[in-house]
Amino acid sequence: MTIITRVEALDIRFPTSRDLDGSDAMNAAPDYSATYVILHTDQGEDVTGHGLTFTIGRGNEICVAAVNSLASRLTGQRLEDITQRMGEFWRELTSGDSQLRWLGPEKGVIHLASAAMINAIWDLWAKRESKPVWKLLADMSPEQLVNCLDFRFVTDALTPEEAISILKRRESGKAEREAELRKNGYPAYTTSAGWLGYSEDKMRRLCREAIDDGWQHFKQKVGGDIEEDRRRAAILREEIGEERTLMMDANQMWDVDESIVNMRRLAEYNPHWIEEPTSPDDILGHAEIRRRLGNIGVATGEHCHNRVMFKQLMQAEAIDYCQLDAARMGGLNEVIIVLLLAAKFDVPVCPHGGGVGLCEYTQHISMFDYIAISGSLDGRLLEYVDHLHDHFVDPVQIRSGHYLVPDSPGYSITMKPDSRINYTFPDGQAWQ
Ligand SMILES: C[C@H](O)[C@@H](O)[C@@H](O)[C@H](O)C(=O)O
Ligand SMILES: [Mg+2]
Repeated sequence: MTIITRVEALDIRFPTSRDLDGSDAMNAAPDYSATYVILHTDQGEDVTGHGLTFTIGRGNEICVAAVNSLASRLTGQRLEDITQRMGEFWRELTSGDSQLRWLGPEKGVIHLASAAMINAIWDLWAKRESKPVWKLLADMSPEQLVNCLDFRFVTDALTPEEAISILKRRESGKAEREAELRKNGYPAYTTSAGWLGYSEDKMRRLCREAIDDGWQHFKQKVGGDIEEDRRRAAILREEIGEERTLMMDANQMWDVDESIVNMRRLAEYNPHWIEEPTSPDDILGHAEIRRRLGNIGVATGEHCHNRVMFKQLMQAEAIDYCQLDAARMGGLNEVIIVLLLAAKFDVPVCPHGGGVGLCEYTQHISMFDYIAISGSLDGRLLEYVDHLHDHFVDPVQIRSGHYLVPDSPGYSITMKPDSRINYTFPDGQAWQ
């Protein structure tokens, strides 16, 4: 038995804006930050659950406050009571207090806060079972998994029964797929060379280093001045050649018509997809862009706030790639629903990585997806960004552009105690 005795929320920020790491056309100078949750238990400091949600600096304190407002819903609960009825628990945390739900519902700061807390529960559960999260999930029966999910608002597209049959379909071959991942890793792309604030020299150097390390797929930021976007695309193409993949990410800068005009001008650089061309809420706009762009893929999801939005994006045939975010959706439970929806609508999931700890999370999601849900690597690429991994106890391991299978128990999101102290805002050493 494990009782959650206290929910601690930390405001952790990294001054990434100093070097313009993570910069894009919408977010010129982000400070990668985490609202970091620790679930303390009656089993002492060796048994704690960790989770975080990602923000880009100012306002992280609002997310911390939201965690504190929700904390009483976890304090005093037995882990086993939660995990036995995980789907119901999820609904209670996200909707059980209607005064707090009013702040969303299931979106914005309150949902980000729920995500950090729910992911911390999964981390604690997996640690108690001595398994990495992907394995905890992959070992569950279809019925156990479906019991973890809340299908409210999606049953017109996916019922629990359908979810069970999707999972049953993949029961055979799980061990082979796990063995394959252990041998080859999970394929990935890198965003690290293409940040908007990087100079031409820095982009070229980072491309060359990445190619030496075996990377085949690269992402570029666009959405600034279109001539400048073209110039940078030409530089990247020159460095990576025609045979490697180039994705483009506009971070919501354009209107619908503008997206089409601009992408036609960038088409000569053969982009694999255009990510977040326009507002993340514009489902029909994405569908229109996709229809008119033809052979350039449309990707979105890092700002898609819940399963209902993804359901509609898929129903409207608005996206070619689903870029769900592990810390923006209401934690792993909601992520799994989206994986199932994506399997049903045959949309490859390429999760949003980077930030603080997002790569650590998403490796579990994509590996579980491959083993137990989609059974396919076609069109799937995990995002990789090479910042801040050294702050984690169990950081991602990359080999030749592939994620290696994580084996430590939990969700790989536990941050080193020194990092937590030094980067706490505003008192940590990093902020003095
Ligand atoms: C502000 C952030 O770095 C974003 O630019 C980043 O998440 C980006 O959209 C990505 O796809 O990695
Ligand atoms: Mg993006």
